[in-house]
This record gives sequence, C-alpha cells and structure tokens, in this order.
Amino acid sequence: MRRLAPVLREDGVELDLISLIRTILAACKDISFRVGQADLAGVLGSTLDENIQGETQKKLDILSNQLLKDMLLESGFVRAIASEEEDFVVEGIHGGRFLVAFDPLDGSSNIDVNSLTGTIFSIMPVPADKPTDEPITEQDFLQPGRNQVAAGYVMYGPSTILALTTGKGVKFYTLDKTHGSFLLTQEAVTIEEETQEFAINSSNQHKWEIPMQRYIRDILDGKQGIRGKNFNMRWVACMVGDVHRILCRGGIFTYPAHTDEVDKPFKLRLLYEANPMGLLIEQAGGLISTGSQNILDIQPTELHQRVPVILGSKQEVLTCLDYHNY
Ligand SMILES: O=P(O)(O)OC[C@H]1O[C@](O)(COP(=O)(O)O)[C@@H](O)[C@@H]1O
Ligand SMILES: [Mg+2]
Ligand SMILES: [Mg+2]
Repeated sequence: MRRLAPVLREDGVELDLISLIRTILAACKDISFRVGQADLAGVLGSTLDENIQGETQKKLDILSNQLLKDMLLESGFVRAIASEEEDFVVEGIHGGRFLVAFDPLDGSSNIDVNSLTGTIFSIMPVPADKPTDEPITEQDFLQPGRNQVAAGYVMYGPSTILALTTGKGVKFYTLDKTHGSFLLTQEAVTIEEETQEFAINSSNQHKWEIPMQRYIRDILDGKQGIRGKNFNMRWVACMVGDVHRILCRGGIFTYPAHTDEVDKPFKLRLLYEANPMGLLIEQAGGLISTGSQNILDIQPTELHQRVPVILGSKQEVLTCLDYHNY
C-alpha cells in the first residue's frame, strides 16, 4: 500500500503543502494514541474552562488543540492558525505561506463514552497582498471555502482514518499503527447520488423552521408518503463520523437553524467545520448548502461564524433544497 507523501507528489501537490499536511498528521497520530489510551492517559473528563463559544472544554479538546498548535506553529510553514478552542488568531512565523483553521477534537460529547471523535482541518493561502512584516488578523482568515488548498479530517474510530482533498478528488488513508504511516486505502471516493439514509438530531424538531419540518415529515412517512420510499436514520453526534459514513455509502446530514435560539441559531462553525467538510463533499461529487446558498461561496464575516448545514448525496440534498425554495 502507498504512503501519503508519494501520492501527494504524484497529484502535483507542492512540497511545502505536503510538509504542512504531514505536520498536521503528526499531531493527529499523537491525538489518536491518547484517544486510544483514554483513562490510561488521563484524558477523559471536562475542565473548568469554557471556549469563546460558551462550551465547556473537555480535557481532550485542550490537549488536542495544544498539540496541533505547537506542531503547526513550529513547523515553519504556517503564518497563523485559528481554532475552535482559541478565541483569536494565533501567529506563526512571518515566512509561512499558509493559514490553518481547525476543530482539534470534533464530537467532544463522545469522548467520555468511547465513541467516535475526529480532527477537522482547513488550509488556506495567506492573502496574496499581505505584507510579510504585518501581523495576521482575523480578516485574513475570512476567505470563502473555495480558497482552501487542502482540507480533511482524521477520524478516531476502531481504525484511524484520514479523508483528504487537495482539489483532485478525495482519498482515504488508514493509519498503520504498527509503523505509524498513513497508507492509501481508497482512491476516488465518490458519494452515491441517491440515498435512503438521513442524519439529523431529531430531538430538536420543535426548533426547526417550516421547510425542514416538512422535509423530515415526508421522509418519516416512508413508502406510503410522497417520497415513496422508506428511509433509515443515523446520528453519530460527531460530524466527522456522519460525514465519513456519507462518503462511504451516501446519505444526507443536516444541522438546521434553531428558531428558539435568537443569539445562536446555528451550531456548526463555518471556517473549521462546514468549509473543510464542504470541500470534501463537493470533491466526492456531493452537495453542501445552507438551504439558500452553497457553503463554499459564503464570504465569512467572523472567525467563529456559525451556519446551517445540509450536505451529502446530490439528489437528496437537491430534494431537501426544493422544500426551502417554496
Ligand atoms: O449535540 P448534538 O446536537 O448531537 O450535536 C452534534 C454536533 O455537534 C458537534 O459535535 C460539534 O463539534 P464539537 O464537538 O467540535 O463542538 C458536531 O460534530 C456534531 O454534528
Ligand atoms: Mg466540531
Ligand atoms: Mg471541537
């Protein structure tokens, strides 16, 4: 089986970017090891702190963030990072050509129950007109998802799997824990266009807007209803896990607006959750939308901006969007 670096070189990925991706993966291997050790490494449980979004930070959120941050900032390739667990942008070195945004530990509520978690990352260029001697600001990170030069996730499950795109399709690599290398296990990952599987946290049904209420109601009506087919439901409580399943066997995943939460109607973050997942989904032939616009076309306005997300099998996402266009 082939190792990551030669595959990336063959795809024409420049050397600095390959080195940067390998740095991210070095941190992820460390996170994977600690997730696997769980109680033995003392990484379960919460801290007394909250992040800027008002969420209690788990020990593993903090640890994963620190590992990624230290390794990236020391790498020499990174001008600045943004993270779910950092209030503001953190500067790297002046010569670095890339900006990295990441969710160090996705699916935090799964940590203590030995269930799926992951790391999501998005790599963007430093804006071309940015002088090398000026500090990076939040503004420099506010680039549409289409600017990403690479994006991916590492899923910490029964095996540790990397899904990666550098704009030439999506590939899966599996961490060979005996040698510590990510080996290519699937090329040209492609999402089925049609599906009979959906993912939504239906405990929030009373909070959804009317189009989503109608869409899910028609799905639940099954074969006898307007959709004329039965659906299956899955919810991992970890976007990495849900997206991975969709890349493997199709499906639709949505985290819609919550009408009762006026200050914070959306859950998922644009820069380090929706955008990197959006690029993966699109590169695998799927679709990603807010309900009114392709997520990759959004001009971000804030570092920790949140958006509604509908993603997955193309035909099913289009059907869901039809309900929103009435
Ligand atoms: O609490 P819920 O509704 O199950 O939310 C699950 C969603 O929240 C998230 O866990 C948010 O990610 P974090 O764990 O990084 O905060 C997504 O991965 C997932 O899709
Ligand atoms: Mg997350
Ligand atoms: Mg997180």
